[in-house]
Amino acid sequence: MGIHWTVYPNHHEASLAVADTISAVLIEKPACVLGLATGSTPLEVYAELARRHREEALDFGKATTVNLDEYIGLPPGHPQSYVHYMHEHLFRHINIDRDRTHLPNVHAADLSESANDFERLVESTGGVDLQLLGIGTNGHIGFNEPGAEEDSVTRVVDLAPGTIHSNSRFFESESDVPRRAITMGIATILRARKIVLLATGDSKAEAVAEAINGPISRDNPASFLQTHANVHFVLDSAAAVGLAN
Ligand SMILES: O=P(O)(O)OC[C@H]1O[C@](O)(CO)[C@@H](O)[C@@H]1O
Repeated sequence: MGIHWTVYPNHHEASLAVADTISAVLIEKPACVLGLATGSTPLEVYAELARRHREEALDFGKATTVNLDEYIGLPPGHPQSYVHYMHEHLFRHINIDRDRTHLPNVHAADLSESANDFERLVESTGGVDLQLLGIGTNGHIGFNEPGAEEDSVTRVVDLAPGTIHSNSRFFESESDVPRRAITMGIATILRARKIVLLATGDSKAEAVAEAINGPISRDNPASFLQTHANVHFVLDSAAAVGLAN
């Protein structure tokens, strides 16, 4: 199997390539299920999808979305919550039915039960047609930090110290960054029919090279993607420096 990858000159070109892939799925299967990611990496992808909706009538009217993860502990409506992020950067700009946009519910009394519910919900959609991923500098996908098991499903997890530090750029101080999240598991992600991982910038180069060429290991959760038959890494030249030409 192995991971297929393409290098683009910069973040912009890489983002357009991912928007092309998502658009193609939507056009071929309007009632598709899209698995979505947050973080800084996909922002330009979402901006481009919004533009295509506005200017080229790209239609999300029958699509369903499921998101990878959500922080635990932020009050509802917090600007750094992923539900807010998705609304702000994508959903409010497109014609998606909000009842068909799903993120883990982190405000339930029983968070483990809520995680199980989300796993069942992802199943009940009929399966994710295209899962978009970013990657952490430690190889995390979703919030599956190093140590995550290949058969893990949606669950409550602790964030790695490095992730808390790296995501502190979105908060006033590091102490404001949530310590826990609900995330789809590795097995949940691997059930998607097709997976596209977007990684740009030199801070991702080591994690990308290990994910593609390293051993399949819990030390780099993205390396589990090597076991999937249809994975494409979309990279800029900085994120690809650790790969042989
Ligand atoms: O895109 P960033 O901000 O570098 O974050 C990397 C990854 O870490 C996360 O923030 C954690 O899930 C993802 O949303 C993202 O893909």
